[in-house]
Amino acid sequence: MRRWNGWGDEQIQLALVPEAKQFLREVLGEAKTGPNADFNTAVARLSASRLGDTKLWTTNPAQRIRYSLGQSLPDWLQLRYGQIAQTPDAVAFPESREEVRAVLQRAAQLGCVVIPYGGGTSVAGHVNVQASSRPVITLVMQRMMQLQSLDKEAQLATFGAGVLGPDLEAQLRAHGFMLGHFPQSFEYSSLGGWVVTRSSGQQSLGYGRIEAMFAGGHLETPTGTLDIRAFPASAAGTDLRELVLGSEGRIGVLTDVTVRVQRLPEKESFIAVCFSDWESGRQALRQMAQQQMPLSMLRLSNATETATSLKLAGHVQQVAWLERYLRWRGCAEQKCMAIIGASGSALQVRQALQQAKAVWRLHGGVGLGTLLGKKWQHGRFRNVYLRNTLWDMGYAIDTVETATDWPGITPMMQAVEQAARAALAEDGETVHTYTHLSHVYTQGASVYTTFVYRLSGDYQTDLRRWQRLKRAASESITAFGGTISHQHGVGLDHAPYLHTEKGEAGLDAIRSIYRHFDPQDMMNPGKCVAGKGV
Ligand SMILES: Cc1cc2nc3c(=O)[nH]c(=O)nc-3n(C[C@H](O)[C@H](O)[C@H](O)COP(=O)(O)OP(=O)(O)OC[C@H]3O[C@@H](n4cnc5c(N)ncnc54)[C@H](O)[C@@H]3O)c2cc1C
Repeated sequence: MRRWNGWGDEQIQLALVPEAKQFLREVLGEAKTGPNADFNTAVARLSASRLGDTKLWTTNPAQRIRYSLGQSLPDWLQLRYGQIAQTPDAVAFPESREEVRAVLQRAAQLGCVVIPYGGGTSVAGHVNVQASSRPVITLVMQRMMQLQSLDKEAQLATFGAGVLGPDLEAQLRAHGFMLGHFPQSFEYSSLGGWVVTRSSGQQSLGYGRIEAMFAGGHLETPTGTLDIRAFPASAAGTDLRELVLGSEGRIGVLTDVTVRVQRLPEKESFIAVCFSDWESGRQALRQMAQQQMPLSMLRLSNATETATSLKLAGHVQQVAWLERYLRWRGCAEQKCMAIIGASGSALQVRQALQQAKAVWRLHGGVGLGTLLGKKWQHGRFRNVYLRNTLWDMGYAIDTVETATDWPGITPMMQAVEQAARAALAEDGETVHTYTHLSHVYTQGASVYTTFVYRLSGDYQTDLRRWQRLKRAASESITAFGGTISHQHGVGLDHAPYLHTEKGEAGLDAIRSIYRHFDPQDMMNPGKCVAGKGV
């Protein structure tokens, strides 16, 4: 069963070894156990729905709570403190395009707001209900998850947009195919959610971002249906896929998605490489990206992230041995770990890794083989459960992410980390910050920074602290010329910063697209572009 106020399956617990707990205490100070509100109490406190039950939706209080929020830190604060500000009045679980259309039509007649909901893994407030005089219906896509067609020759697959990552890959694997989109939220995020938030998977270097995979689809909008046909390429005017990518539920409901799929690779390999410092690692990754090596992934942790990961990994003896070995090879306190992935035939993988090796050696990298790479692969979706473990220990964890050009990466990283630390300094609280590059391009890379800090035990204090920290980090991102989001999208939390990259004319153009499809401003209002579509 999915946990109602945290990450993932209730049965999965990620325990930390005593040495890891001690490390956190030393860095952040002793903390009190984080609050953990009771589900039944939250249900009992729920105010009455403004809608009645119909065959299109339910007003069941438990469902209204379960589908009220996403996974951002302020969402967690609401859920864990039991301070849920707003819930939908009703939740719909359509099973077909026709049912989606029926919900939209009835919602329009009743003057309701509709919030499409994929997997609810948004970390930017995309699915949150805002106070409104209009009743709110959350439309959950998870029953629309079938593989509808697979053209093996054209390598195109069409799915119900609500399919979640593991189910999507399992349905393709049964036919010898894969998509290759692996965001860290893979277990619970949906295909439709990936498309409309412009998501990026961990192996985007090899398989592409979701933009490259999204070939076409079917959208139900308040003003009618929009079918986007899949072509290998087209010069026929404006590409309608661009209206859907990043639309964040504002123009309608994506019901079916056609994606470009791949044959399952013969081999998939991940290896770890250690650099003596950040600059050597950054230059090596830049060179590999700019030489367009056939790799599936390049990821580089800074020195603090490397040290933190080794401390939290457990396996104290093996890590001590590894650190002695790395010190002997010239990688000491400032060492930075990279993970390099390659997929394809055994020959392609060998050749790609050989090309990468020539570059990492040039920058003094120490190859550590596949063992650590396999550990990373094994833990790539399980590490998210650390959020639950840290919360229980009394620590909050949050992230921001951006992308910028190669020369701007290091100043950006330093500015964001420094801004976050300074944001809570006035409260005398330490923010443990660390960063990695996870998606690399010819021009630049994504910069992904994590913050860990103590919870206060008081909802309002924690909310204010998060607001201060988020604002400081976001302002640093925009001041240093980064995009406000490389992969998490805009939602509510990033909307105030969007004008810095789109400009007023750009925002007006986006609003007019919303207005075209949604003249009553009923689709997820307030998200992505602040201000009314109408
Ligand atoms: C622990 C964690 C790790 C993450 N890692 C990554 C990562 O590696 N890469 C990455 O890109 N993101 C990541 N994310 C963010 C999140 O998973 C992505 O934004 C994801 O694409 C959201 O998909 P979802 O199905 O959960 O969408 P939801 O959260 O349900 O919705 C997001 C937005 O999409 C809209 N929407 C959803 N489905 C539809 C539909 N069918 N039609 C119209 N609108 C729809 C919603 O209205 C909302 O505006 C992570 C999140 C968490 C919590």
